[in-house]
Amino acid sequence: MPVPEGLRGPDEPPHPGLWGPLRTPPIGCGGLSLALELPALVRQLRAAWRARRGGPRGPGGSHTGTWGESDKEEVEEVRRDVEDRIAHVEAGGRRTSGHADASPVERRGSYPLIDVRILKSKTSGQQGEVESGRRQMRRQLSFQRYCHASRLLRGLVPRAPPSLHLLDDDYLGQAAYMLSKVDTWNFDIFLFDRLTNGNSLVTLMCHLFNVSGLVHHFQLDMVKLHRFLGMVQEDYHSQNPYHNAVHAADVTQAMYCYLQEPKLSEQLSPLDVFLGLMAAAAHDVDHPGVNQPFLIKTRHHLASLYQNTSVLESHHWRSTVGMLRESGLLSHLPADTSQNIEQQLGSLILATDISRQNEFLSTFREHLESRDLDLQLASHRHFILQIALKCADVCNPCRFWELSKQWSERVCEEFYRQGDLERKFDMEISPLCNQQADSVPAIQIGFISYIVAPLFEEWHRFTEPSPLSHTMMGHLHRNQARWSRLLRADTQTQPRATEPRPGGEGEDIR
Ligand SMILES: Nc1ncnc2c1ncn2[C@@H]1O[C@@H]2COP(=O)(O)O[C@H]2[C@H]1O
Ligand SMILES: [Zn+2]
Repeated sequence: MPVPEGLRGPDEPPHPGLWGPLRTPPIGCGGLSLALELPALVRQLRAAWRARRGGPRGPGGSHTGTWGESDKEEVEEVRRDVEDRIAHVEAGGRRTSGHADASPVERRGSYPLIDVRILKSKTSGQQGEVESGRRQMRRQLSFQRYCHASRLLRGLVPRAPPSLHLLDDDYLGQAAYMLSKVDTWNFDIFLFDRLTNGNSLVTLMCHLFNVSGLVHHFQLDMVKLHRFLGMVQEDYHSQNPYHNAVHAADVTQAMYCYLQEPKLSEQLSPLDVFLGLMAAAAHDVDHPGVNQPFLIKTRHHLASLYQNTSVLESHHWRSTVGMLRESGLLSHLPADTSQNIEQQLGSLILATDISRQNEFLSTFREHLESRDLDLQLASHRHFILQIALKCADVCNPCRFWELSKQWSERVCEEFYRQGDLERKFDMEISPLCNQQADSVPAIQIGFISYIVAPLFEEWHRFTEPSPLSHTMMGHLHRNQARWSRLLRADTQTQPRATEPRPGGEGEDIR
């Protein structure tokens, strides 16, 4: 394969070749009907896996479902790997990355679960963290899971339960149909997640990487890509009501829509598309379901690791880098190229820190007012990717009411859970986290007015004339009006803790 010479300087225009315009995807996704495309993807994964193992095994290349010598060897290999990883965690160390940069490369799923036993006992500190890390590592890298993953990729899917398939056959057609409309704004990610048996992020990303020609363009190994995406998806916490893999898939789908904006799509290089989708998919990975102030006040070690600044975003980024290196997805690229990709991913993910909203918004406004954005410049395209990712991250109030309302309820539920934890441990309850004082409609109106509307007004100005932006602004205003009506109804019928209530002060109204 052609080896890239490294990334262009920030201001060089895109040129053909590895970083040049996208070429037609090799497996002909565009030509195949989408109903055929997903099975093709699975076949592609299996073929890639077999090729790596030296061609098909068994008579006629078909798998018999029984375990041969090479299966045993592989299991032994996996067992050694798992033992090695557990021993490493038990030694309290981290794997050396082999890379020269000084930033920490975080192990997967190693820290952020908030272990209430650590909060309870001030003395348990270090030991508690090592214990919790060890437990999680055992869970995440369990022998069984690795065996299953490797069998699944080779097509040796256990007979029962059949639902372990990446895509259950019954739902394949419906999921494929949905993917044929992946660039439309009314894409229902909750439905897609159900149809894909909880694999929305992996399925969506594999599809987008194929249809965007990225697999071909960057000569990506499908097995490694699938392994990387599987790690990312799994490291989102499914128990979080909001910050889970479905939110990541939702942001990725929105990002894909923004990358299709006529103003952008013709200017973007394959690398831009790669970075935009990757950053969207991984931007909240391993989110603990509590915010940065909570991590700081509970003296979580991530807060000290990142010096109380963009703590979560830094963790999402460094975890992503860890998974990229562990999967070897970019290992065929020259070191300076993969390092550049890692850095750019960092710059995109760190831009999602909501406390930096005004900084980005005023720069965006200045550019729009002086009309000096030149998308031939890589640095300007990067800035627009940052803005697009920020928009995708907070776009839920711009979705149809039925989808938008679900996100609103989920994010508030996550806030309230943090508030409950704070109340339980006699900490001050964080803003927006007190279910007794902060209603869902009130939180939504504040969020829309101060964060979402100002950002999307500028995005609308930038993308104009854009039917998508027009649609999004319509939903945003209608949803805002609907929350206002609900707030009025709410305050008339349900007095909250901040208001004097009949029956005395400080009463729990839940
Ligand atoms: N509908 C919403 N209501 C209130 N806050 C939100 C909503 N959607 C997103 N957010 C917040 O905006 C933040 C954007 O970055 P995160 O996804 O890390 O976390 C998100 C939430 O804290
Ligand atoms: Zn997010």
